[in-house]
Amino acid sequence: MKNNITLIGMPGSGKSTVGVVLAKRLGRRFVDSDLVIQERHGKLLHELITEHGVEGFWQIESNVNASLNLENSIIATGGSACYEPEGMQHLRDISTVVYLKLPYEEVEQRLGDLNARGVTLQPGQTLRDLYEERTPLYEKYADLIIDCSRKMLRDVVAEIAERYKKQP
Ligand SMILES: Nc1ncnc2c1ncn2[C@@H]1O[C@H](COP(=O)(O)OP(=O)(O)OP(=O)(O)O)[C@@H](O)[C@H]1O
Ligand SMILES: O=C(O)C1=C[C@@H](O)[C@@H](O)[C@H](O)C1
Ligand SMILES: [Mg+2]
Repeated sequence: MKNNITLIGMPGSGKSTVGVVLAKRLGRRFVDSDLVIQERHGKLLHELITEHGVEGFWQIESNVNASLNLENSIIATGGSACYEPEGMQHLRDISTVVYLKLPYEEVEQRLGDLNARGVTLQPGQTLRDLYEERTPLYEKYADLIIDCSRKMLRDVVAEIAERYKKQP
């Protein structure tokens, strides 16, 4: 079994919130690739998106994900990681990839201002469009899919830990 776990899913699905609690529970290190991007570039995510554009940001994100050299870690990715095959392939090589699946209505409820949050929307694209575009990508890359709908944080963490251990 690979000794890292990578969390993927929509913004607001809980990758960062769940990831840190999961890391504590399993005695692992917690790494948030959004924070690694910010540290490496010395800028905030929304500044990088403004400066490089949406696709330029995805490339930056891919480079960071492809460079992660980790053991015994829980990795929370950014919501747009699914667009970058190179970064995703590396994450699949080094970790079990877990998709935190949440219905559209719950994603919408959890997110506030999309621009302030730095969601990489293309011009004219709605959150619903984004959800529909990304869902098949998250499913394609996932080793495990966790239905997070209406579940408490601790129940999501427990389910990931249990299903991770049961893998062949
Ligand atoms: N059951 C739950 N599990 C996880 N998060 C929850 C839950 N209920 C509400 N939340 C809230 O949903 C939000 C999840 O945000 P979080 O930043 O963890 O998402 P993310 O997947 O890391 O997003 P991003 O892709 O933008 O980094 C938080 O505000 C958290 O408090
Ligand atoms: O869903 C997205 O498009 C993003 C989510 C964040 O985690 C960041 O990775 C970035 O702001 C883009
Ligand atoms: Mg996050």
